Amino acid sequence: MTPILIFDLDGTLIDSAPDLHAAASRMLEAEGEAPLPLATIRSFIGNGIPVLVDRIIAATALSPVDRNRLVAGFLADYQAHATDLTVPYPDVAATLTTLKQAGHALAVCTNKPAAPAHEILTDLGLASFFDDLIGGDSLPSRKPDPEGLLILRDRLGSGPVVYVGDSEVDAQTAQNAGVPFALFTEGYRKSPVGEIPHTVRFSKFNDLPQQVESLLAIAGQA
Ligand SMILES: O=C(O)COP(=O)(O)O
Ligand SMILES: [Mg+2]
Repeated sequence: MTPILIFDLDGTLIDSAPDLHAAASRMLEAEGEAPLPLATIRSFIGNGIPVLVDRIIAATALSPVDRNRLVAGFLADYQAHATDLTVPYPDVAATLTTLKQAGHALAVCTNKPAAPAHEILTDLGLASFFDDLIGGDSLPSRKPDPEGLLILRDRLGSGPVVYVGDSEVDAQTAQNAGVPFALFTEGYRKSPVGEIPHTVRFSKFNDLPQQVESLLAIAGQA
């Protein structure tokens, strides 16, 4: 059976925090609020854009009454500027090429809405590597619910699965799905590496292909 490698998006394949920060700054300026620092916005990423906006509201004088309008406005503005400043992490394309050539199916499971996720992958020249994608608005549930990973496994032939991600949410998702987890240590995690459950970890994408075979052996036994 074809092994299936599923990747998180923000903070794993791409450094999207600068564009999310820029969209947050434009929203705050339009509402008469001061911008929040990049590090603050980065710490708000991982549970989807509606939750990101909720966290911005909680950190400022914005009113929760305006939440739906702010989420809709943020989404529209972000989608129009999603790759102004966003780049893949170093060696992502080369690593995906290696993994694809090894015969693995590749997919994305992100809490970012599917439309901007697709657009970003296309704009950055990464879309053709992936066989499938589930976004934060693709299902009634989102990570850490394991449904996205389990549906991708079913769609891609039920082979052994490895999840690759950067955050506490991703670790929990892998655990909930019962699949091994490769932690990218240079993304948007909030806790020390030792406090995030992982099967292997890596700080450079070049190191991932070597680790994948051992992970797949574990996934095959699960
Ligand atoms: O919070 C988001 O919008 C998406 O984050 P993820 O790609 O790391 O799941
Ligand atoms: Mg992430």
